[in-house]
Amino acid sequence: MPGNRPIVLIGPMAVGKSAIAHELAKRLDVPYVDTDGLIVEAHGSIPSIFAGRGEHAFREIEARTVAGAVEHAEVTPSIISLGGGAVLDSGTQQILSRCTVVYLECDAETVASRIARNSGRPLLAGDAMARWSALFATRKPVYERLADLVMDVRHGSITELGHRLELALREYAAAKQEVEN
Ligand SMILES: Nc1ncnc2c1ncn2[C@@H]1O[C@H](COP(=O)(O)OP(=O)(O)O)[C@@H](O)[C@H]1O
Ligand SMILES: O=C(O)C1=C[C@@H](OP(=O)(O)O)[C@@H](O)[C@H](O)C1
Ligand SMILES: [Mg+2]
Repeated sequence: MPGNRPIVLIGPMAVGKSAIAHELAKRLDVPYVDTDGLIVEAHGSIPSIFAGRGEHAFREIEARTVAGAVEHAEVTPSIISLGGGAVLDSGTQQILSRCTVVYLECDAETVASRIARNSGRPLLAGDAMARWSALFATRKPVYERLADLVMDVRHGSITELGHRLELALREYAAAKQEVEN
């Protein structure tokens, strides 16, 4: 693992957090943890949680799940991908200060085809592109504030981006180590 902190990927919906985290974990041969995946395992599908219990209940479950995943990753180094809105919780923001946080930077054009065939993301119901852009506008400053590293994911395959992220994390960890010595 580059560095000694859990590595957490953040960013808006459909930028590739889950896919790139999975690819990076394979490359580093460490466990991959997707907090949405944990939520679905324990509570059922995300649309069913939103429909049955509401977004507020989802956010509470999400905050607890992220806290558990980070605590686990502090013992067993892992790569964690969050859902796009997880960073809005203030407790989660505090927990992320113990992690190496990577913000995957993207634009509406790149995610357009991915969200056009959207299913499973309740917050994109209706005009998915307009919803995505509105959420991104309000969340962008939070992503930027929490990020230790920013990676542009507008170009490249998931494999290429996993490789690029590994190199960026190694460089970041080496620079940090130098400052600490
Ligand atoms: N760089 C990429 N190139 C091609 N497809 C991608 C890329 N990044 C993500 N995808 C695809 O876009 C969809 C959304 O990716 P996902 O990892 O679920 O995003 P997120 O977790 O950020 O919402 C998936 O089908 C994924 O395979
Ligand atoms: O941005 C959001 O508020 C959400 C993002 C989704 O995860 P992805 O970012 O992995 O799509 C999922 O957690 C849920 O639908 C809510
Ligand atoms: Mg995801």
